[in-house]
Amino acid sequence: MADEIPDLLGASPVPVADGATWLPGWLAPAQQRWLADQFRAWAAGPVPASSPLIHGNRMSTRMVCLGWHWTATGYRREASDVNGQRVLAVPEWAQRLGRAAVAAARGAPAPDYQPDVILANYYSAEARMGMHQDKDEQADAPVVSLSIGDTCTFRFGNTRTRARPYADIPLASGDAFVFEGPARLAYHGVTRIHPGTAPPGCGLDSGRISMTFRMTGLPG
Ligand SMILES: O=C(O)CCC(=O)C(=O)O
Ligand SMILES: [Fe+2]
Repeated sequence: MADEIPDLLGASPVPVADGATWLPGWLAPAQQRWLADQFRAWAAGPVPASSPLIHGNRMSTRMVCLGWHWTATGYRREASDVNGQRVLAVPEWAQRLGRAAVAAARGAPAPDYQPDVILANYYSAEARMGMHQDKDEQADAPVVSLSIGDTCTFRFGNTRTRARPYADIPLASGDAFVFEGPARLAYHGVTRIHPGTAPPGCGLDSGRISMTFRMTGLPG
């Protein structure tokens, strides 16, 4: 009987490219609220959320990092560009959550996926993230992204250029997106936030939180 029970929580996985999978509605509202609360707790410190500098420009999101602190010049344990404090560890529940997202995308367990960094970003209505590759990691393990709050337009492209071909995906509160393998180094970005689209009860009244889980491949 068990295999006849429909998945009431989310729609089916949507393949976006070879190695890239969109999981609409993967997180239940209570999970979204809880994650939004976690984000607020992380953003309070020891390293507060801040807007990193890239090539002299401030990013428009506010970022908080767990496990390793990301800067445009690499990962480090201490947030030397913020207050010099060591970042929080990636909690065990978050590792399990990341693993569950990879398993859902693959339709198979992912026991080897042990994310050691989470980059969480808050986007106000005006915030964006330009097209980029996630290439500061030395492991080719999947990237998992979770969305809470307002829907965004997430542009997921190809591995060669920032330009077309790309797909514009409306990532909504509760969606997960996993990219790995041939899609791991695809250019991607957030072209806009859609104000007023956060569903009631998601834990965020306005703006968008994304959490990306990764394996850095860095020692210890
Ligand atoms: O906000 C998102 O969904 C994407 C974030 C992202 O690309 C990143 O943190 O590298
Ligand atoms: Fe990224």
